Amino acid sequence: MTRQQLIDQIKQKKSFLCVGLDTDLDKIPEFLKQYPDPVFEFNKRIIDATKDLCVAYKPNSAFYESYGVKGLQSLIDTWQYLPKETLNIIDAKRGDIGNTSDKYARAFFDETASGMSFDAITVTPYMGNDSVTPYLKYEGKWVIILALTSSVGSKDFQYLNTGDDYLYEAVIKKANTWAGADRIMYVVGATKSTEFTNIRKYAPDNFLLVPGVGAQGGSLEDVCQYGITKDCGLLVNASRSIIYASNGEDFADAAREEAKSLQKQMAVELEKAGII
Ligand SMILES: O=c1ccn([C@@H]2O[C@H](COP(=O)(O)O)[C@@H](O)[C@H]2O)c(=O)[nH]1
Repeated sequence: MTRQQLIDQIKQKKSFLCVGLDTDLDKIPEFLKQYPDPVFEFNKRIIDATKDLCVAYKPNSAFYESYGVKGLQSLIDTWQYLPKETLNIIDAKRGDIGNTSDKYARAFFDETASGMSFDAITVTPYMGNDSVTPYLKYEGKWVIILALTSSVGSKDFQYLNTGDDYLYEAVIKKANTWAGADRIMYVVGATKSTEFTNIRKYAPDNFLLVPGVGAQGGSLEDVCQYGITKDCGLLVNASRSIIYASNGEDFADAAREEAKSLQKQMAVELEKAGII
């Protein structure tokens, strides 16, 4: 998906919501367990209930890998079911030497090899250039680099002073030399909303994938106040607060309500910024 297609979709849906598919067998409604693949059945119903309200989906690979072969099949089936118009992100947070990254890129981007071809992948920048650039060889695919995460532990390394910059600032500056804002996004946690002004100094045009609203307590309003750009430039993710809004038979309707409420707030923010 191109940057322009993403922007057009945001304007059309009046939304920059990313629905996180962190599907946990221990948390899904009991009645789904009668289906051959309860995880896929759950995802299917969540996707059907939310696809007109969001512009992206983000399965977190840990939730699938933790079920072995069966989990991988659920992930492949989920990818096949995802709408073609949404930006489909695999939250895998990979990072390794070049030839290994080649294999990760093949696993998540090459449908003929693995059965999956996500539009974007999250990667960790710690190992530098050769760990990230293999993903960029796949034309039209996005790399989403962890910059300033929503986690409490973000302070352990990301705020280390490298001389002129915090480490997270140095990461953004360096990664900007690998590709432009049409191929690279950054992860910035909603729990770090006051840092968005600073981040926009280094990444004025890049889309930011923003996890941390909902279950982690980040504020959508604050993220927009400091982070929105003329093209929106934000994909705000919510996982648990949407997909586990209810664990009864009404779970998909409850997920829709939760997604609708976020989408409505997003429409207000897009109007405030003059984007729609
Ligand atoms: O800094 C980060 C990077 C990634 N995540 C991931 O996003 C979702 C958040 O889920 P919620 O249930 O909405 O809290 C999850 O997949 C995390 O692994 C993050 O939270 N923070």
